[in-house]
Amino acid sequence: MTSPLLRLTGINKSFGPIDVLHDISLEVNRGEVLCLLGDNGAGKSTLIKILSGVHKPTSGTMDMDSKSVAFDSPRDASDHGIATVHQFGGTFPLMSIGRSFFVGAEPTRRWGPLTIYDRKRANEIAVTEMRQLGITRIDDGDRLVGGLSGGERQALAIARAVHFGASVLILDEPTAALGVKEAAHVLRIVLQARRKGIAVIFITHNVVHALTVGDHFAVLIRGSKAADFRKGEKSREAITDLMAGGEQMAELEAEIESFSAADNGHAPQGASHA
Ligand SMILES: Nc1ncnc2c1ncn2[C@@H]1O[C@H](COP(=O)(O)OP(=O)(O)OP(=O)(O)O)[C@@H](O)[C@H]1O
Repeated sequence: MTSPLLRLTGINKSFGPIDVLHDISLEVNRGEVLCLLGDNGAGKSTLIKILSGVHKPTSGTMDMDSKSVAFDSPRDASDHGIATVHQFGGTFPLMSIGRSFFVGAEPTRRWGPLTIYDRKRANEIAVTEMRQLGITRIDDGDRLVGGLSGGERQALAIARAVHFGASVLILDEPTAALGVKEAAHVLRIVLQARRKGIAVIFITHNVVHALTVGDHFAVLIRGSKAADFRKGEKSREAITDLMAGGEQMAELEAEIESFSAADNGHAPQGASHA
């Protein structure tokens, strides 16, 4: 059995007196999607900030390919092949697709004595990489990122990470702001990244989206890992309950129903529903 690409062991994180993460151990494998689930405030963002070099853990270790790593900065994590894509793609609305794809690493060409940005090449590569992820509607790399749909922006950011050789792709709520069709498209792109052998860490509140693409699931509750299981080992209902912090969804639903019933009982007499 091959060793995991990324392994976290006993990660703790405190901000001054506030303990946010407690003893988190996780393994992330190549060509797999690990879904990181948890309610608001569970510690998901803190954990991905540790993985992406924004925060240092207070204690615990990380290794990649069985070699110990410690990231001093996001740049350092990125140099180790860890790419993070945020909810809105993290791209620049007023930049062209080609520019945004290469920002900081633009291809150049000679023009007389000068070295200038090679716009044509940047556009071609960006459009081709997006096409490889199934975005076929975009054929003009000069288009502004601001004119792309939410799903297309995610695709652009993921295509960029793939192009620059990410081995771990962290997607922070990539489908949260999208409609059903666009979310489906982004989920397909996640599966394509997985097929390329990339280890994907998919952060979401949406159990259906997680179950659609996940191979492996970890649930955080109040900073601790409450569950760690593989596809098929738990039902959707059990996962939803876990994500609600262990509270039974049925209990919550019953509470909401009785609240609505009480509310209806107070509806004004003779109110018309025409
Ligand atoms: N810099 C910080 N200083 C103090 N507390 C922090 C800091 N960053 C996060 N926290 C606390 O850590 C806890 C976990 O926050 P985090 O943002 O990681 O949760 P999350 O699971 O990503 O939530 P959400 O889904 O709402 O984004 C919260 O109680 C938050 O207030």
